[in-house]
Amino acid sequence: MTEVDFMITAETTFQEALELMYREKWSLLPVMDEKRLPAGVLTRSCLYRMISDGCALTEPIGRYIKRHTETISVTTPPQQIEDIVKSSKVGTGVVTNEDGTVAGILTKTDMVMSLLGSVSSLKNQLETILEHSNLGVLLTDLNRKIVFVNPKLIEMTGMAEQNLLHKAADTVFPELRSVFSGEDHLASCTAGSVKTVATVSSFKTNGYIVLFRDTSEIEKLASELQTVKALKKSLETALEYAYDGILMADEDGRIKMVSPPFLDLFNLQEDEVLHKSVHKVQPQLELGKVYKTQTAEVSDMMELNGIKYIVQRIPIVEGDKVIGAIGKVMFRQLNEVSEMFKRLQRAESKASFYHQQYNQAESARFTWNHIWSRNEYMEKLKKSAAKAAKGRSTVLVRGESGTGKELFAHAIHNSSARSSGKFVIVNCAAIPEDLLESEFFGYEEGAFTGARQKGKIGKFDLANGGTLFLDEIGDMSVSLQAKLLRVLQEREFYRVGGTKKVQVDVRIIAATNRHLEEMVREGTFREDLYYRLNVISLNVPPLRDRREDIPHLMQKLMEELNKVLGTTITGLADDAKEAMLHYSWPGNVRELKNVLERGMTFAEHGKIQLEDLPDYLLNTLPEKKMALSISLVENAELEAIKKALDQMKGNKAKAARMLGISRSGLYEKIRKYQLQ
Ligand SMILES: Nc1ncnc2c1ncn2[C@@H]1O[C@H](COP(=O)(O)OP(=O)(O)OP(=O)(O)O)[C@@H](O)[C@H]1O
Repeated sequence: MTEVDFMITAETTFQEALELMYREKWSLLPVMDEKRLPAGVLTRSCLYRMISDGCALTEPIGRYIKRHTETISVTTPPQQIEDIVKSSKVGTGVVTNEDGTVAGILTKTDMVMSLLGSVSSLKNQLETILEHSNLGVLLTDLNRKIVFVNPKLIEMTGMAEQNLLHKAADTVFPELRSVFSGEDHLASCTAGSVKTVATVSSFKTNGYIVLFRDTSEIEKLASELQTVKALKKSLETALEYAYDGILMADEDGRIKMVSPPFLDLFNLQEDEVLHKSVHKVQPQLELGKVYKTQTAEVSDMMELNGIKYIVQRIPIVEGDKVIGAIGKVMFRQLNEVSEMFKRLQRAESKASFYHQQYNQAESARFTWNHIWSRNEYMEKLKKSAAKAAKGRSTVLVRGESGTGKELFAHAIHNSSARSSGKFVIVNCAAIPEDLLESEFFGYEEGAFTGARQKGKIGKFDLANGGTLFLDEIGDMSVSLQAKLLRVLQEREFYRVGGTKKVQVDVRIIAATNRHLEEMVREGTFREDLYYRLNVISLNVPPLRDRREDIPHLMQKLMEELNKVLGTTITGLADDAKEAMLHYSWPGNVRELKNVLERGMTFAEHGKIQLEDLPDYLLNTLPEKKMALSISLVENAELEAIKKALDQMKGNKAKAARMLGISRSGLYEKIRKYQLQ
C-alpha cells in the first residue's frame, strides 16, 4: 500500500475518482470503508473497467460496488479469481501484473479492492487497456499539445506516432476545434481515411482526453437502413401504380399494404383494411389457404359489380415458415391482355346479348326486380302495377320517352296469370302505315301476289293467350285506330284478305309519351279508343322528378354494362358523378344508360372521368348548385336537342339515338320547341 497517495470513500463519484487519478498521474487511490478505515485501493484499470461496464460517472463508487458483489477474499487462489471475474456478469475489475498474474480484485460491498500482490506498473496496465481498445485515444496537456496516442488512433490516422506527438490536437484534427471550445459535445472527425465521432473530456488542471469512435460500422448500418427504406419506397410506389389490385398481409394475416386499384374494385377506403385481419375484411379472397398449404394458387373466376376477376394467392415463405401472403386480384388483364382479345370479347358479349334477345323475343324478359328504383312514388307505382297485372284489364302506361314504360309492360305480363303465354311487342311508330294492318292481323295465303304467297300470322294471333304490348300507341293512324278498337271490343278480327273471323284472347298493354287528351281534342286520337285503353293508367315519372333514383340507377346500369361491354369500370370520379347528378336527363333512364355506355367505353377501366362525359351534358352544368326550375330544365333540353341535331347534320334518327330518346319523342320535342 506504499504507493497509495489519495483516499476516497464509498460516496466518491466515479467522475471525482477519475479526475483525482488523472491529476495525480497514474496512482492508486485508497478507499475507506464506512467506518473510514482503509478498506482497499482502487486502481485506474479497475476504475476504467467499472466505467466501461456502464456505471454513470456521477454514481457514487460505493453504490456501484454494493450492486456488484463477488465473494473473493485475499486467500482465493489467483486462478479461481480469474475464473470468477471472467464468468461474472457484474463487471468485476481485475488488475494484473506485468507477468500476467492477478494483482488486485474487486470484492466486498464496502471494499473496492484487496491487493493480492504488489502493484508495480500501473502505467503499463493502462497502456495495455489502451492498446486493446477499439477507440482511438489521444491525451493532451492543457495547451492541447498531444502527449499520448494509442495504437488504434495511429492505425486510424496512418501517421507515425512521432508525427502526432507534441503537435496541437486541433491542428492535426481541425474538426476538434468546436469541441475544444465547448460549442459542441461531439465532432465528426476524419482520422486518416476513417470517419469517426470524437468526444473531448477536459481534466481542468491537466489537459484533455479525446476519444475517437470509428463510425464506418454505424454508417454501414445506416446505409443498410437506407437500402431497406428505399426498397420500402419502391414497393409502395410499385403498389401505387400497380395495374392489379394487390394486398399484402403479415404472418398473422394482418393487412400491411394495399394498392389503390384493390380499394377501387372493392369500393373500400384504406383505413377500412389496413392493419385489419384479411380473413375478416376480405374473406372471399380465401388468402388463409396459402398459410396452410404454403403453395401459390389461382382462384376460379369471381365476379363483383359485373366485373370478372381472379385472385392469385401467393405465400411469402422464409425457411419453413409462412411470414406473410400476397393476394393479387387480376381484373384488368382479363380484358386487356391485348386489343384483339378485347375486341373479341366485346364481339362475343354483344353476340351473346343479341342471341339472348333473339331467344327471348316474344317473351317478357323483365320482372319487377329489373325496375330499379329508390323513389317512394315509383315503389308505389310498381305495387299498383303488380296488382293491376293480376286482372285482365287493359293497362295504359304513360310517361316521357325512356322512363321505363316498356319495362313495366314486361313486368306486368310476367306477373300476370298469362305469363306462360307470349309477350308480343308492336312499335306502332316504327311500322310503315301500309304494313301496320298486316302486321297486326296477318294475311291469308294468296292475299298478295308475288313472293309472300304463304300467308303471315299477325301479332294478335301470336299474342293469343298472352299479352300484346302496343308501344307508341299515340303514333297510330286514325284508320287503324278504328280497326284496333273493333278488336278490343269484339275480341275477334279478319286477316287481311281473309273472310274467316279469328277469335283471340289477348291482353293489351299500351304505352305512349304523347298527350292523348290533347290529341283527342284535336281529333287525331279516337276518343272511344282512348277510353277503351285508359282503363288502368300508370304514370311513370321522369327521372328529373325522382333524382334519388339517379345514383342507384348509375350503379346498377354500370354493373350491367360491364358485362355487356367487357369493361372493368368501378365507378365515377367525384366531379363526373356530380355532373351526372345535376343534369336534367331529358332522355330519362335511356339517356342515362347511353351516357354511361359512352363513358365506360372511353374510360375502359377505373373510374369514368369528367372528360368521358358528352359535351352537351357538361355544357348544361349549372355554375352553382341550384334547384332546377322547369324553365331551366327545358332550356337544357332545348340546348341538348339543338346540339344533337347540329352534330348529326339534321338527321333526326341519329340525333334521337344520340340523345337516347325515341324518334317520335324527338319529333314531339321538335314540335314543342318549334324547331325546324
Ligand atoms: N327503372 C329502371 N330500371 C332499370 N332500367 C331502366 C329503368 N327505367 C328504364 N330503364 C332502361 O332504360 C331504357 C329505356 O326504357 P324503356 O324502353 O322501358 O323506356 P320507355 O319509356 O318504354 O321508352 P320509349 O317511350 O322511348 O319507348 C331501357 O334500356 C331500360 O332497360
